[in-house]
Amino acid sequence: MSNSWWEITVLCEPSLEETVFWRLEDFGCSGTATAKKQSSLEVKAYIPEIKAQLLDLEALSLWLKQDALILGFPEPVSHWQLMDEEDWASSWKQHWQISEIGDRFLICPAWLNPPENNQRLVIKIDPGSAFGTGTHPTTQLCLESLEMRLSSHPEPKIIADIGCGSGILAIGAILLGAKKVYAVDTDPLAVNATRSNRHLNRINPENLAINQGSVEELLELIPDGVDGIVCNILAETIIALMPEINRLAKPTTWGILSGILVTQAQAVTDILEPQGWTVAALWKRQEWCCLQIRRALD
Ligand SMILES: C[S@@+](CC[C@H](N)C(=O)[O-])C[C@H]1O[C@@H](n2cnc3c(N)ncnc32)[C@H](O)[C@@H]1O
Repeated sequence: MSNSWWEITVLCEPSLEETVFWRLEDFGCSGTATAKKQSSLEVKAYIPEIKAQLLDLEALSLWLKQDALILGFPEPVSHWQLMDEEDWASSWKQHWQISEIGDRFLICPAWLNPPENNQRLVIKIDPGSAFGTGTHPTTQLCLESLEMRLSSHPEPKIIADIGCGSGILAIGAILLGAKKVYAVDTDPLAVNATRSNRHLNRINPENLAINQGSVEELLELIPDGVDGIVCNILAETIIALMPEINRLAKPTTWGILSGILVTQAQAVTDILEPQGWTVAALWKRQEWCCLQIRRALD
């Protein structure tokens, strides 16, 4: 049953939506969808069976209860069931629709077609089991930041996408005119998903290099450094990767960092500044934020 998926259903107080979303994303779920059920909210999320054992699911249910307790809400009710790949795909597909991000992008699930009058840059995505459908605030903030950065500085750029997931940011950067993107992810499922999405979006492999790994691999591939870095991973991972990211940066390199909770923004900024970075802008959505950084001028 290597291709089975857990469908996790959480019935909770509507005010807990963000907390439940955060828990599920943090747990590793790649798709979440909500529906109102009378006065409650039903949140569904999916994770490959190989990524979660029964004990993990039980722990998740306890965390959700603990979150509700701390926030003073009734306990959510969680249950889960295994579905085969086909059922998962059709269940997930029912919930995921075409969406606009920023002023330029249209995110289109692989099985749908963009509207005929569409003027936007279309990113076709089949996320497989990787993170990056465009529904998460951090992905949206990164795409919007890339749009701002690359629209105002359109000259060809070499960009690194660290933690590429489905490849959504790497593909977005190419569509905005980046000359070459190097995408890496430690998860082989993400690497496969990015490869499929490169093909789906008809992107020349010469423009989008995809490798399993992290910044160390990028340093070998691009010893001269990059013009831009986009990295949507968790704050703790970004902080740990910064010494290597610094080696990837030239004096003019800019960065877009997300996966950072608003409450962690100050801690990340405090780490960045002594390492020669300036936080040029901070964008928030829900409880998440995105930092636009550049090398500090002496
Ligand atoms: C939140 S997802 C971001 C996916 C996509 N870039 C987006 O913005 O939607 C983070 C990704 O980083 C990967 N990752 C986690 N730690 C990593 C590391 N140290 N180096 C590279 N990738 C990592 C995970 O496997 C996951 O695919």
